[in-house]
Amino acid sequence: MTVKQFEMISIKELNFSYPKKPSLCEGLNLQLEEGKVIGLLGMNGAGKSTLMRLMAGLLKPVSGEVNFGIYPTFDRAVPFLNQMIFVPEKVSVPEFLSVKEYVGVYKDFYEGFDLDKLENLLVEFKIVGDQRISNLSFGQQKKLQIAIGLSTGAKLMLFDEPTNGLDIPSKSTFRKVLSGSLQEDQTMVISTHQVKDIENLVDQVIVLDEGMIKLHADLAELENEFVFSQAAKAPEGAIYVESHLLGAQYIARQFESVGDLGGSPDLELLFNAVIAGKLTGEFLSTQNQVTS
Ligand SMILES: Nc1ncnc2c1ncn2[C@@H]1O[C@H](COP(=O)(O)OP(=O)(O)OP(=O)(O)O)[C@@H](O)[C@H]1O
Repeated sequence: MTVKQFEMISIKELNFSYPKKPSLCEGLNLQLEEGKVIGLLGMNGAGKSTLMRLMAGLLKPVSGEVNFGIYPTFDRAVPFLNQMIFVPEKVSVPEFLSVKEYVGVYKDFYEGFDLDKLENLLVEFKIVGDQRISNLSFGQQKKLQIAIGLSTGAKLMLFDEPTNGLDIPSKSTFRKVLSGSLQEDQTMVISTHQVKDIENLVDQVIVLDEGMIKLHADLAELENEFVFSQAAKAPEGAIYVESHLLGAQYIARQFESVGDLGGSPDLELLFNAVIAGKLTGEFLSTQNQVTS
């Protein structure tokens, strides 16, 4: 018998378009398992935010399914909503409230809300809790929303471009607070086109292009199958090469890398290879499947 890891999000044969707009995706299928931090990558307009909003139940599929466990997300059933947090790219926080009052709304809604964690995160982000939200800058409001999101204990965390609008120290604070902050039954999807911001943070990447999932991969699995490296000259048979003044950055299959073990996947190189159509498909580990 094969016991699969719990499927947090299951998207089947999804078709979606905005009213009076051409189709954004047709027949899209995607399964997200629990316990993963997933980078959702794509160029401007690829549909990352739209896919996130479909997962959050804010948009209705034209046809097909987007489910969280047994719940179609667009039904916005309470057992789904209090297991999910969506932090949009442009946060909209009610300015008439104080930080404490705003936090109270989330604390009451999410059963597993961790107030101690939130207080620590606010210290990390240098946000004082007893002030009015109208006193916070846009970047500070975004950090407040991120801190709240991480403290909800929600099983599904959808963060759309979380690092956009953050200053450089806050980006590294974001990286610091995120690494190791997730429990095994939580899944986080982070959409971005700034791949450097999520390097070494994510377990999986999804590359969305022209409404299609061009790549869905565990980074560990990619590392097993491919070498990401640089050299004066790329090896014969490298599947993707970027030439630079001092040599070449390349992706090669393990058996063609002539002893070069390479390093962990360079997300920018990976992204470019996917967009160029040189590395596409599904590379998912089977280690989460228990066979008895
Ligand atoms: N509310 C809307 N109404 C109509 N069209 C929309 C709406 N929101 C997005 N679109 C269109 O859908 C497409 C995908 O947009 P989306 O915001 O999902 O892409 P994205 O990958 O998140 O882009 P970016 O990286 O620039 O944020 C774009 O062509 C956009 O113009």
